[in-house]
Amino acid sequence: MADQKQQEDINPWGLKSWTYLSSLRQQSPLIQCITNFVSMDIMANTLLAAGASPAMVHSILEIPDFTPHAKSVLINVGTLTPDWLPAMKAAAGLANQLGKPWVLDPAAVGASSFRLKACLELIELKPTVIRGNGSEIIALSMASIGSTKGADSLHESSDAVESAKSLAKSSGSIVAISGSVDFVTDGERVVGAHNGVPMMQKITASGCSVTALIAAFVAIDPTHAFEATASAFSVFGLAGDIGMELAKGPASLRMHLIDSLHRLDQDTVLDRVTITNFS
Ligand SMILES: Nc1ncnc2c1ncn2[C@@H]1O[C@H](COP(=O)(O)OP(=O)(O)O)[C@@H](O)[C@H]1O
Ligand SMILES: Cc1ncsc1CCOP(=O)(O)O
Ligand SMILES: [Mg+2]
Repeated sequence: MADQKQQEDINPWGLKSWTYLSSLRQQSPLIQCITNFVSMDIMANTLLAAGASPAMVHSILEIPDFTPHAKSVLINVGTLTPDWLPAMKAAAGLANQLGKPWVLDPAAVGASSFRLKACLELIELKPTVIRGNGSEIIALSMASIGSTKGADSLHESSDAVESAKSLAKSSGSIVAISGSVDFVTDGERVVGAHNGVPMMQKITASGCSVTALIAAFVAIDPTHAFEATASAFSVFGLAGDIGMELAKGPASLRMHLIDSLHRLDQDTVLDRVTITNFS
């Protein structure tokens, strides 16, 4: 009877999130990151703290040798220039060909037609997951620029849920929106991950970093990208919740978030991960 009660009390998303995180620590998959200059340091440190093995390898000359060894690929257009785009397309195309998951972060996609066109072309290469803030997901879904401040969002994540569902349906990708609630959809199902603190917006490239963590979780189980994405959001948000208990501002939150990610244990994840259904 006590056992049955204990089983009923288990938080299923907490259990899933812990399974992904503990597998990540055991397997330490290689994650190839083609990302913006702002994010490289915090992204690599986030992946290491979570248990993955990051490599910022972006030359087109290295992709044929390197991408086959990666367990997943992360592509982020935050500081895109024309010379980087062919490497992004080559890595995404090769990942597809090899049946490996790849994840797109359309950072500041609404800032210019060059960036929007690049992201739409990358989406043709079938990302497993697309993760953006509310403004980025709305811009992508409408294929239009302008409604943006740059890398930061002008919208609440909840404003972008219908856009995300439509983008998921048209692209075949899982679509993930970060914000006060982090939403994940496959076009039909929608869940919201509630962990995280507002101060995380004041750490540059925190969004880029959670997208990289999604790439790492998806590498563990490419056939369940929806579950992996929601779990990655929760684990990153929970590290922010715990980090905030010690932080004095954005700089110390950055440090404590990474430390908390490294130290997260099973009881804390089972107890504090909060994901709810929205569909
Ligand atoms: N108001 C908020 N409350 C709690 N967590 C937030 C809030 N805004 C953003 N976050 C968290 O901060 C991280 C970065 O998200 P966001 O700022 O939306 O991305 P981006 O940096 O791409 O704009 C995510 O983990 C997200 O959950
Ligand atoms: C500030 C900035 N400018 C171009 S990319 C970048 C980093 C954006 O990172 P994030 O979207 O995770 O805040
Ligand atoms: Mg971003």
